Amino acid sequence: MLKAVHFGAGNIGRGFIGYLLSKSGYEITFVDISKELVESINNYKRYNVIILKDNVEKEVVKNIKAIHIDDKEKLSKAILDADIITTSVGANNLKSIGEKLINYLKIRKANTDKPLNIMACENALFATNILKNSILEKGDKDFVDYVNQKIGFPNTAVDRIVPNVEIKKELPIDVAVEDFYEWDIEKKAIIGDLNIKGAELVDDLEPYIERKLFLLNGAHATTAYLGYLKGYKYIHEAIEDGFIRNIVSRMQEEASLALSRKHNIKKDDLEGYASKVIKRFKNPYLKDEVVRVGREPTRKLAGNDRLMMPAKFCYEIGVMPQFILYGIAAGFLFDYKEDPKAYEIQDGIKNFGLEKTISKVTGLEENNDLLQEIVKKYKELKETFRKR
Ligand SMILES: NC(=O)C1=CN([C@@H]2O[C@H](COP(=O)(O)OP(=O)(O)OC[C@H]3O[C@@H](n4cnc5c(N)ncnc54)[C@H](O)[C@@H]3O)[C@@H](O)[C@H]2O)C=CC1
Ligand SMILES: O=P(O)(O)OC[C@H]1O[C@](O)(CO)[C@@H](O)[C@@H]1O
Repeated sequence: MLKAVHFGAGNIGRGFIGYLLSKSGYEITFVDISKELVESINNYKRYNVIILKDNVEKEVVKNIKAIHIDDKEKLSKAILDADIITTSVGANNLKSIGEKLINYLKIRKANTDKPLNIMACENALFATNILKNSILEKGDKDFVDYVNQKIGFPNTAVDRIVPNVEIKKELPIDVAVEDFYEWDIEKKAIIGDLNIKGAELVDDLEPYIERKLFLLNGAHATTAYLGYLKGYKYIHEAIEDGFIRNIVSRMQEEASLALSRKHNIKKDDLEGYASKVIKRFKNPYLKDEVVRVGREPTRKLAGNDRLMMPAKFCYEIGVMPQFILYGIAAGFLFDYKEDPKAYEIQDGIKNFGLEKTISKVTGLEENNDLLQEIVKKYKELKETFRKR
């Protein structure tokens, strides 16, 4: 049986990566920092994936176990035996995972020359490269040669909405997901075969990952930030609001223009993709909270992420991306107190001023046209919706 080690047994780890690997015949060992989650997985040895739609479906994921990240002995054995290693721990945690992997890969080097593929399944551009670089950074020449020859590092784009919806569950580790999924994997970087049924191997990942990050995640963040501002709890409610819906659709049009110019993708294809995304946001069964989708705004509003990247591409081709900038401006008004990164932004605005904070988070110079436009829109949104 093929063996997978997956770091991060959370929503997407169980609801998508574990789900598809299990369907492809893999035995999965989850690795997590949560002792409770690890105990639960080892206790039940299976979980249900509940597919949220009109006629709810349930699929069982079996042949699973879990290891705590600090259990060196078990982790070493699991990594020695693995055919594939995947992660969904949050892009900010990849560097530390990479550093941890070094010693385990050295043990593997000494014991087997079986090929291995390692893939980071996070919402970030070329996340696997981050992981790969943190593994290679501290290695000597011998280790670097081994990694380059025996380990594949395909980048990926993973798309399935796995919310924190509260539904009736048979097991506490059951996970609820939308019906749709797409997993695009960089073909040229694979060593040997991946054997993942349902994943798509693509020659050039960049158009896929940018399409997903801008048209889905960017639109999602825009819906979340404007939804929060207007007092909605869920994404499916916010997207039905005419004002929000208009901004989201038009930001998708702006991002599509940039994508079609950059990658030569047909406008019709992008329009089809964008409208399917809106339909997915409308799924009332997901009960996806705006505060989950908007989480960690410092990451989402950064220069290399879902909103700033398409905004900069538009600007470079001579288009002022008015609607993408509304989403970004709304992000700076996201003052959800339970999100430390939202708090960090609000604290920055209070202590250093709006311009300086936008500049710090987005990487734009204070006199940049885009930054000035974000400031205008921030004030306009604040004046309109924070008067109450
Ligand atoms: N939920 C979703 O629909 C999707 C999420 N993603 C991406 O997947 C990643 C995870 O997201 P979710 O599953 O929603 O979050 P989550 O919070 O449900 O799961 C993350 C899991 O990783 C574990 N973790 C954190 N740091 C770790 C470490 N250093 N070592 C081992 N385990 C660690 C946490 O304990 C948790 O169980 C993020 O990068 C997200 O952007 C991508 C596509 C869809
Ligand atoms: O997982 P992140 O990057 O915090 O952002 C939430 C986003 O990820 C997803 O959970 C899945 O792509 C989307 O629902 C949402 O756009």
